[in-house]
Amino acid sequence: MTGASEQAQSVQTDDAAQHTGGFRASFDVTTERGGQSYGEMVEQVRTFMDKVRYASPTPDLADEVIDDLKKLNAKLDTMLVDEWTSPSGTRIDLPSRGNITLPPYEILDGGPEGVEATVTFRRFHLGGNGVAHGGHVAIAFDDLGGMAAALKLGGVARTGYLTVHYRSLTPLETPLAIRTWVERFEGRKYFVRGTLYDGDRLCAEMEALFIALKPGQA
Ligand SMILES: CCCCC/C=C\C/C=C\C/C=C\C/C=C\CCCC(=O)SCCNC(=O)CCNC(=O)[C@H](O)C(C)(C)COP(=O)(O)OP(=O)(O)OC[C@H]1O[C@@H](n2cnc3c(N)ncnc32)[C@H](O)[C@@H]1OP(=O)(O)O
Repeated sequence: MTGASEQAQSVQTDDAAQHTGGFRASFDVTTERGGQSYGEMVEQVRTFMDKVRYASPTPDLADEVIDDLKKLNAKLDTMLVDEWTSPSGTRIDLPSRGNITLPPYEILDGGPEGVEATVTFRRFHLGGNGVAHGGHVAIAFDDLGGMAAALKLGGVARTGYLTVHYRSLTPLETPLAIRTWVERFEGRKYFVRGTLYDGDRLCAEMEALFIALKPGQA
């Protein structure tokens, strides 16, 4: 494992281009950043969050966990890099490109015709009564809808609006089929649709507007 400064140096960046055109002027795809254990580190944190969601610790155990977490936070404090050079969101070899804030999905196919993926909502994505929180469903649609728009336009887009129609309950810990595609576009406006299925059962549908950013636009 290399230190933060070595890692930052190993990533090719262009300061002039980095901050033009929204999230990133050119979307970085990497498989190296953060090293070979980065995905497993993220997965362990997800597992921890699953357990936190359902744990009812004694005060003593909570204090013990707090101490352990403080140590872990201090470790990561020695390795912080900026948004543009962190592995999160760029690691195309990992679920959700290594972005821990997203429900973990795996891309099966992606291109101008759309994106097909498998998403698995975790125990910590619980809304109530054992099924997923609707907001987490919307996050999955937002990211994969944004990806469909990006792959169609060959650039970066921001969400103008996003509507989710919740058709039936969305289970946790079950690989679900999620699909997003650009239905039509008018100038910078990309109208994106999406579906989420548990087997043959439709859980949710999405309709969204993604707006292509102009050069230099944040
Ligand atoms: C297969 C392996 C693939 C590997 C990976 C490879 C590539 C991946 C590439 C990409 C990355 C992947 C995933 C994507 C990641 C993330 C997606 C999430 C995106 C977000 O989560 S992003 C956060 C939420 N988002 C905002 O934070 C937006 C706040 N907002 C603004 O920043 C401005 O609002 C802006 C810039 C959007 C527009 O501003 P502006 O000034 O440039 O343009 P303007 O206002 O003129 O709008 C132009 C035309 O859109 C119409 N319009 C605008 N808004 C509308 C609305 N709400 N409803 C209906 N129409 C609307 C106007 O009416 C006009 O229409 P017309 O031209 O017809 O008059």
